[in-house]
Amino acid sequence: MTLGKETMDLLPNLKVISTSNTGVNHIDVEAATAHGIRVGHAPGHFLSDSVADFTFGLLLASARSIGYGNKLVPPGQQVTCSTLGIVGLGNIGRAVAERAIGFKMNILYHSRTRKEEMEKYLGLTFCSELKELLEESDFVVLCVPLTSETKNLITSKELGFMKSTATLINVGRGGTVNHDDLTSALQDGIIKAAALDVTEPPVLPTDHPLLNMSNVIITPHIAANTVNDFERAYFAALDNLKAGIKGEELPYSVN
Ligand SMILES: O=CC(=O)O
Repeated sequence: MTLGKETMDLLPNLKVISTSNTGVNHIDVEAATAHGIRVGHAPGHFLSDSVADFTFGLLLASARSIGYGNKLVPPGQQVTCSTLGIVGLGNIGRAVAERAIGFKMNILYHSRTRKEEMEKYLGLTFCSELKELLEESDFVVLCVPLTSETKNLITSKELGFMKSTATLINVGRGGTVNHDDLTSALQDGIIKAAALDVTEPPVLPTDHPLLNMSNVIITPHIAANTVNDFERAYFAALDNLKAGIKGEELPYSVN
């Protein structure tokens, strides 16, 4: 649910909206700005380590069928020395890359802006076209926020560029992937597997096919759920709220 203009119209005294999330796709920031309402969030670097740790948990669990260890499964896929494609090189993308180095992975990234310094420092290869990254990667990790530009970034067309042995991992927002297309791609063997911490809708109906596929791992948007990061995010939200109520600039402002 989005906190939108209609609600803001009903609250003429509203001064500040503060979320303990990093992503603000649940708030109409443009409408808030037009209403003179300050919007604050928890900055991305607060939770990037927790999310990147979890991303590798999903990646390894999917590649090596860890959750299926007690059932008969075909041999898994080696993660060490494989190719990782990171879509979105913000705080989380960078933290994922840092972990991938330990697995001796060949690391590609695609991002709106090229980050040459980080590229050199971490030994990353920039793909100006998403297609190139999708074609080359064994594991594709989506670390992008949901915006008008990233909505349905991954549809049948993009899934079709991926290797049939590749895995899609999403730790950003579900809306960046068309879930009907993803379901078909997994059913038809267009890609091998998916590991999703976020889905669209955020809670899938109990009869959704993705929930019953052995090549899919779904977790309920918990990548950032560590005591350490929750505490930091809640304090950030509180600091934003206190500043906003006093009419001061927010320490972690969005607008
Ligand atoms: O997904 C988590 C967040 O945006 O805080």
